[in-house]
Amino acid sequence: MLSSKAFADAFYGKSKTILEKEILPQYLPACRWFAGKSREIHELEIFEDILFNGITSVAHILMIRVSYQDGLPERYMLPVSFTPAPDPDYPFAIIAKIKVGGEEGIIYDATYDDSFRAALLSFIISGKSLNGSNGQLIAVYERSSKYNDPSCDYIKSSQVIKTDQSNSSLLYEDKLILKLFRKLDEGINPDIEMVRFIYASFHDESIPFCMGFVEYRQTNHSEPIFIGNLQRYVKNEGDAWSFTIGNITRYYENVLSSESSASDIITKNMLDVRYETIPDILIKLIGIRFIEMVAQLGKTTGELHLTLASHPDFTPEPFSTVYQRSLYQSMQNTTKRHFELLRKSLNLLPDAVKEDALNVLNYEKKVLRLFKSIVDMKLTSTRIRIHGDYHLGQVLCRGNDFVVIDFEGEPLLSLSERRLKRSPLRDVACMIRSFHYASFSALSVFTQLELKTWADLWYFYISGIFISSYMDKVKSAEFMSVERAEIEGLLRIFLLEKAVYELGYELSNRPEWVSVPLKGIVDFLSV
Ligand SMILES: Nc1ncnc2c1ncn2[C@@H]1O[C@H](COP(=O)(O)OP(=O)(O)O)[C@@H](O)[C@H]1O
Ligand SMILES: O=P(O)(O)O[C@H]1O[C@H](CO)[C@@H](O[C@H]2O[C@H](CO)[C@@H](O)[C@H](O)[C@H]2O)[C@H](O)[C@H]1O
Repeated sequence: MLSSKAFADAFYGKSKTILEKEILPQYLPACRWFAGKSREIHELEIFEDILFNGITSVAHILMIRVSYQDGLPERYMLPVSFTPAPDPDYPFAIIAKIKVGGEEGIIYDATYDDSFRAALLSFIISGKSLNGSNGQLIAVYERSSKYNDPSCDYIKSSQVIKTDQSNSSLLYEDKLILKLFRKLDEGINPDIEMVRFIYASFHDESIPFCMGFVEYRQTNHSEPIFIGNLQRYVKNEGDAWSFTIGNITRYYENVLSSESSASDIITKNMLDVRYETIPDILIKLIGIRFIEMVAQLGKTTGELHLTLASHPDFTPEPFSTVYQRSLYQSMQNTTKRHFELLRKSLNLLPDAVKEDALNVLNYEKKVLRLFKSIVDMKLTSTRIRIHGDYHLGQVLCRGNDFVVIDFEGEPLLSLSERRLKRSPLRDVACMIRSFHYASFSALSVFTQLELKTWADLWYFYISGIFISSYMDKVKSAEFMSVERAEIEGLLRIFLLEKAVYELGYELSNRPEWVSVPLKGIVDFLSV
């Protein structure tokens, strides 16, 4: 095993400068969790380096400040380990070849190091702290937990969850899950705050209970930076995204083999959809079980909002002219930023996407006009704490019901923005956007053009069932308006707001997905 002293040399002096100037500026933009992909890096600095002794290896938890040509800097966490021979299964984890203490090998992302993962969990369970050069890493652990033994076998048996995500999640058998936050921000992380609160209210063993967390306290800074969230693992049958993609793929196949005609099927207003109004042919093609599950998801969402609105710490607040103005201001800023990003990325987009991109750019004024309408709306509903980044990937299926996870909020927003109270209809709109994503994503493997009409029908009726079941649950809640015009108006604004958010998110993180929000904006504004 490489000595700690030898490995530590890699983060000092000339080697540190090479990491900062040459290696990390190339490595970070290739990571799924790095949010600054579409920005030009100006400077990169390792501002913290915490030595972390594993059982069979030595790791360093690096904290990195990235400054860009424009805009505010960001901070990231990158734990790193050394190995003489890289694991061929994780080529993306390799950061650089190095020679330290006379030994040749590679530095790699330590989340792929079994020994680091085990040491990290033991550290949390121990509730100890570790000193770095500019601060302290502190572990906080739920003492009453039954997983108190740092020598338990499950600690040694862990893996990195393979999902397309903004953070890194480490799974310890099917008992515990540790989410490591990559992008760092000072202040309370809503993922920890909300999950602790929901568990405390529900007392439901199956809710993702927060068992501990790791925070970093910088010397002379009052606010902590949350690094990791340890939760109890919820046994599940996969997320609602995979479940939905499976359903809609079968639906498209059923459509093609049934030779049904879509021309007689009318769609008017999503808010009027009820089970009885879904045409028989669609019930047959979609399947009753899926429709029932979507209704269950609407109910679960309503229950979540009722819980969040009921806690004294999360007291609902009325809308006000000042808040409505600030909402418009922030939607206007996001629109300008994301449309500018689209303009800059135009030449890099494939031809098939360019037409929608140009259409969207032409709609900028229309988008801003719709957002501006929030300023003068007379709103009778209230604002509550919401999930904030609600989509099908944030819901785990458990047989006949669902568990909601990942209360972290939208990764493009600051932590304080994510903790603001908002209209619960924003979560509803985000889930509807997710149904739109699913209908498009599943369509991409088919070549038959007639399926587009069927995709729209699926999206319309499934979203309608979700809304009606949600409304049934919350209709008498104080936070929900009884005015249909208000519900409709807010939903329209939030649907467009989420699509504009997605435009920026996809251009910065997954450019190959940008066609979906572009199509969403075009379809939404062209009617
Ligand atoms: N409490 C939990 N129980 C079971 N699986 C979980 C739990 N929390 C997260 N997961 C799994 O980890 C994945 C990523 O978690 P998530 O919190 O959504 O991370 P991210 O913020 O990076 O998207 C989820 O899609 C799910 O498969
Ligand atoms: O990583 P998070 O889950 O916190 O959320 C971010 O990434 C999501 C994608 O992984 C992104 O969601 C968008 O794509 C989904 C399909 O992959 C789709 O279901 C969502 O409706 C769509 O918004 C999410 O917006 C982003 O914050």
